[in-house]
Amino acid sequence: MAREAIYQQSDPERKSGEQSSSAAGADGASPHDGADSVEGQVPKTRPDADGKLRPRRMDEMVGQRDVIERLKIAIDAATSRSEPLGHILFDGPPGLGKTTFATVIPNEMNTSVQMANGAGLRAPKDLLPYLTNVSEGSVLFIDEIHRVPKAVEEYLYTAMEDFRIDVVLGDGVNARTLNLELKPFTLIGATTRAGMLSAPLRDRFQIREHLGWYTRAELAEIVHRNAKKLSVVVDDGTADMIADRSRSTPRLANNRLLWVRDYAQSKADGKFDREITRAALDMIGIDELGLDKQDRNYLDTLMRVFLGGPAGLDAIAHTMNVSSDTLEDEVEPFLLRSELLVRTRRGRLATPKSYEHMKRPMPDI
Ligand SMILES: Nc1ncnc2c1ncn2[C@@H]1O[C@H](COP(=O)(O)OP(=O)(O)OP(=O)(O)O)[C@@H](O)[C@H]1O
Ligand SMILES: [Mg+2]
Repeated sequence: MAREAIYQQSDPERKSGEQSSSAAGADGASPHDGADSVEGQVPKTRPDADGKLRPRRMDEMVGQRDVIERLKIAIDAATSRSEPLGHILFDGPPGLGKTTFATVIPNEMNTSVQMANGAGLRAPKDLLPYLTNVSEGSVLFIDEIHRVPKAVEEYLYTAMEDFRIDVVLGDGVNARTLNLELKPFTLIGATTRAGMLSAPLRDRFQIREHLGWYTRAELAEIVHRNAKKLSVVVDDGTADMIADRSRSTPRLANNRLLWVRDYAQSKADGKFDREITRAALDMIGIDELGLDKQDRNYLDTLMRVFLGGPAGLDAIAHTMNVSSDTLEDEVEPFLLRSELLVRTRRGRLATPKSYEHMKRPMPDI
């Protein structure tokens, strides 16, 4: 298949769906970690607080022990051979640490990182500034790598495998191809949808790691560590309560902690215990299983409009006026894991447990 050329002229129209970040030790917040979250979704941690709470070294990270152990071995081996680390792909649901790993690894290797977003790399030329900027052993992080279009992806193949790209200079009869050598670098890709990655791209990552949900104890530890960073005192019971209501997700634990801190500051001189925490989380609609308004809205729609199902994802999404991607990525994984929902071939089905949780009678069938 003929490849589209990368043209060398710069494009002043280049949109900034991506972001270049400077050397190790930079804040490391991903470009989409700010306020622009999907409609109806719990907002990602505020960028200022996010920078403060995000671990900077592997040892500050909680959980994911197996992943950390394997990465440490790979980093040790690459460092002792003075070679760049092999390309790494992280996949897993949002808020579990993909971007955190991508910022911690360059810190561990004492190298710099550039941050791009797959959605921002719309044409091969969008890759060029990143690839020509890589220094020996540095990291290029492409978040949401499943959104990289095919034409751009094909340039990544030679860049990843042979550390070179072919640049076309000029056009028409004057066009000539320049074979550009790149410094050996490490590509770190992150995706919430590994299944959408093509096999050739997936296979070019030497290391592939799936990030799984966090336990209650791990989340409680994250709450304790971050409370310290925020200079607030949190007792064990309170940390457990925040952990229980955080859907096994560090980002949500951080969001909950930040909200409870704000609430306590305004209502209780900054001090908080289980009672204050419960009141603060009730106020934003987070219940004792950690479900938020959107989760309950999903279950309510499924029970009220579709009589508990089976109902198709698109039909539920249309009724709720939310994209089906959002439901599939942000809402369903935790409902499925919590046994509040099952996916059958005929559609989504509410479980007896979810009727009990929503305090609704099971329909007679
Ligand atoms: N293992 C961990 N230990 C401590 N804190 C963590 C860990 N993983 C994630 N966090 C916290 O959770 C926040 C969200 O994590 P991160 O941004 O890395 O998620 P992500 O997987 O990149 O999500 P998305 O798919 O939405 O981009 C981080 O800012 C960090 O504070
Ligand atoms: Mg991320």
